[in-house]
Amino acid sequence: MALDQELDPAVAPGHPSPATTPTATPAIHLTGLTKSYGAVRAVDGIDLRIDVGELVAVLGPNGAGKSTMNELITGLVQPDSGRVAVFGRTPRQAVEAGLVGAMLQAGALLHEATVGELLRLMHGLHSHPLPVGTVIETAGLGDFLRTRTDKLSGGQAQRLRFGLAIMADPQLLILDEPTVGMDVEVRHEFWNSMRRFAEGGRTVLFATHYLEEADQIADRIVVINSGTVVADGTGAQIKSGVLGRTISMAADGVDAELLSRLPAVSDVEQRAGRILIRSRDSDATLRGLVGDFPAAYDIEVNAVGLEEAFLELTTRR
Ligand SMILES: Nc1ncnc2c1ncn2[C@@H]1O[C@H](COP(=O)(O)OP(=O)(O)OP(=O)(O)O)[C@@H](O)[C@H]1O
Repeated sequence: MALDQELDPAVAPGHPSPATTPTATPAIHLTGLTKSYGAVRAVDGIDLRIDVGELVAVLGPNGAGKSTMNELITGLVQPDSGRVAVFGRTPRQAVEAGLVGAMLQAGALLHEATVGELLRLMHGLHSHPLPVGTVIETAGLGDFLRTRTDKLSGGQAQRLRFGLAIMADPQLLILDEPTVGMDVEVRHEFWNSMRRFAEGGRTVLFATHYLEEADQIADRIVVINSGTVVADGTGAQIKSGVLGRTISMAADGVDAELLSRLPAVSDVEQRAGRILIRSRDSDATLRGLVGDFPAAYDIEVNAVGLEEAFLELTTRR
């Protein structure tokens, strides 16, 4: 790892507020990043730039390299090659400046302490922490402050980890599968809390297996497979970029065989009285369809589901 990385001169030392953080310096900048464990290339050449204020989901199957990438960004693991810059600094500098809060997988919680005691203890360790009351309110910890940390449910423990991650009032929040163990309602509350915290220009990067969650919460989705970025864009861009769109119409009145000759068509299928055309460019296909097949009727254009797009992306290699 480039521990000799230069401090970006645009970033003043200390703890910049969202308003003063220079937007020209990305929150996270990964260049040619690699990390292997024996023969396993956990991170295999990642280039990624995340700007200040972005809310980004990292999506990928088990073993894709999400956690390793998070550990590289937080400086817990050193890369074999490549560079990590966090607000223009090394991960260690950024963490020491209180710019980074992380909620990593199964982070240990001090046993024998209650939630309230642990919060007060951690509060004392930071130089510019949020008030404990704000952390309790933001993370929704008020109902179990007197509970010992080893007696918490999975979802409660995750909320406590979230509270501890925001305690230092970080500008960048890294969340590794934060909603594991939460039921639907708690998950919903969690994302609302996270959104409130992210307001005002903070940057959030979260890893998840939940496609719907990535699509609903994030502005941008980065799909990782076998240690590399295989797609990067909004949910809609990823869906249309992978499989295009589906155009369907009533099956009578058109010759399905001829439809495959239309521009950008990748597949034609007949199902339940309708013809389905899979297209890489639905506008081009639609123009050809309307021009060459005036008898076509009841035409619908649909985007593919994120699930389908994700499977296509992560089973290619
Ligand atoms: N400390 C380690 N020692 C050995 N191998 C590791 C270590 N950490 C990760 N790996 C391996 O690196 C690869 C990527 O793992 P990583 O945990 O980063 O993936 P992930 O996308 O976070 O997976 P999951 O969704 O299951 O948490 C896997 O093959 C994993 O077994």
